[in-house]
Amino acid sequence: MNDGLDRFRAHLFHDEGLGFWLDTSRILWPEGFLDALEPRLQAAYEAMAALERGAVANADENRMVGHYWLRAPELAPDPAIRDAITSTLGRALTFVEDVHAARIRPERASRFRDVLLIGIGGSALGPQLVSAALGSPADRMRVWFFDNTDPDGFDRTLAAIGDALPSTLVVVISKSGGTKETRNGMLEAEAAYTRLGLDFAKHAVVVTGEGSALDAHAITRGFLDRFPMWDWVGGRTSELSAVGLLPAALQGLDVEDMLRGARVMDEVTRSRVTKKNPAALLAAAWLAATGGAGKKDMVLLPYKDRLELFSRYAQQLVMESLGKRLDRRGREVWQGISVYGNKGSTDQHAYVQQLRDGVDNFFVTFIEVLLDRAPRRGDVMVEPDTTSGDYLSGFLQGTRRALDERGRASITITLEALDAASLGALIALYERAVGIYAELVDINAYHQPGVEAGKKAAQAVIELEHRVLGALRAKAGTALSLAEVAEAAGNDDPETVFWILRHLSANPRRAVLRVRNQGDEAGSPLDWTWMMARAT
Ligand SMILES: O=P(O)(O)OC[C@H]1O[C@H](O)[C@H](O)[C@@H](O)[C@@H]1O
Repeated sequence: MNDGLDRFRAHLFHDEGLGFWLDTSRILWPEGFLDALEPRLQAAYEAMAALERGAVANADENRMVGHYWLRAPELAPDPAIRDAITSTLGRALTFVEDVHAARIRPERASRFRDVLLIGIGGSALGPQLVSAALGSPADRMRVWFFDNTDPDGFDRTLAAIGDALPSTLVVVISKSGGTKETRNGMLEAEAAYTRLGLDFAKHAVVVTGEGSALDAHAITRGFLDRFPMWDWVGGRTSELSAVGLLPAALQGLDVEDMLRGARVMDEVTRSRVTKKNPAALLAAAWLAATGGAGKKDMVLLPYKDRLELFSRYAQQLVMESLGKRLDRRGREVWQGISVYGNKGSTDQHAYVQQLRDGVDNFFVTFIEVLLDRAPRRGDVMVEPDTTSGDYLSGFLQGTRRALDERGRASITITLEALDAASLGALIALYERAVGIYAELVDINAYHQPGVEAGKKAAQAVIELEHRVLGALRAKAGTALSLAEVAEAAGNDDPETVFWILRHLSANPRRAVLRVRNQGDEAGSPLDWTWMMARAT
């Protein structure tokens, strides 16, 4: 008898068709945990089935949750939705064929060769993951991203695109069509085309909610095309809608295979037999590891460079879905699981020291890909009979063992190979695991009420900045104290006025100067005076 092997056997899930393995043997399952959880899991399966039948699973926003229909349109509850899914996919693929065949062409170049995707959050993270995970130098098009409102970031990406801008197709993605970072990215991109004397609209398409501000803009300006986002697909689960499929297909990736992989994973994870359902096993493992109350962080460690962005992708999926103040009964629960990680073995040389020796506030998810590299002639031997891939696998196993010796929990996901289908399956697995976990802890995984506060406060800062600029302009050439600026701006929040002035004065364009009075060196920056040198 080998206890370790029995434990491994008992907790090893394998699906031949998917080329997928899940090992939860290194979760420290409390005695009888899964049996005790079974009734709650059965309730979760029923809730997931109801959600897939079209129940309003996102009650706060009165919305259905339909990302599973994207890869199985026949399951959608009404024919209009079914048609919307299939016709949008068909239209997107035809658009891509036309771009690749240069039937849709830029204004001045012979064909589109590059793609600039502008989006943020769920409108960028999935496309970024897929692009990095599946891309190669042989791709049909190169893909670039604007995923922020950082001016230097815009400049850096535009500089990298360089002379290729006239042959670059811009894909602006925003479900709401009102996200400022994305709007700013679009306007910055437009300015770059205008500087070259090009008509931006002839180089741009949008993926957005029908009737959104972005949609209206695309219509008025005559963009090349528009693809819809629907209110029943959440941003963080939109990778298999036009949001992810359009850029992936433009890049030349096999989107049909990605959909197929997700579809098969969905079929497997619909099982109501817990030990045959890897999404349920994953959710249950998270529950056992975190106490169902976010007590431990999820450290994602794919031993594969191509999956380096998986942790960023899963970070939004898990934390925006599970990080909730209230449960569905309105009780204050402060739920969530923190997610971080990059890739192994790289991270072994960064923070694994703490994972083994330091504070025990995490569980690791190793992600392994069995096929080391695309088959090629001859493999480099780094030592007799040893490849780099043997080392990568050895390091994963070594770290898993070293953590286990210290009683530190881990899960291991193993993919036979990394390709469009297995990536689609991995995305589908995490989508459903998050859904099941949310059922187990009774929260709404599909809204994000917490992100609004920061956006509103930011808007208030921009409005105050306009008043600050007005006050400085009215007294151009005169040095004003912080209190004087704040008063003239009609604001009783001098701290925010200080932040605004400090930022304005660091950027020469508005000619706002910091004036340090003589003898002030030792004083506080809050005693500086401020002046607009000339009215700008
Ligand atoms: O696609 P968009 O509407 O532009 O939204 C982009 C992102 O912004 C928001 O802040 C949400 O919290 C995310 O869930 C969303 O993915």
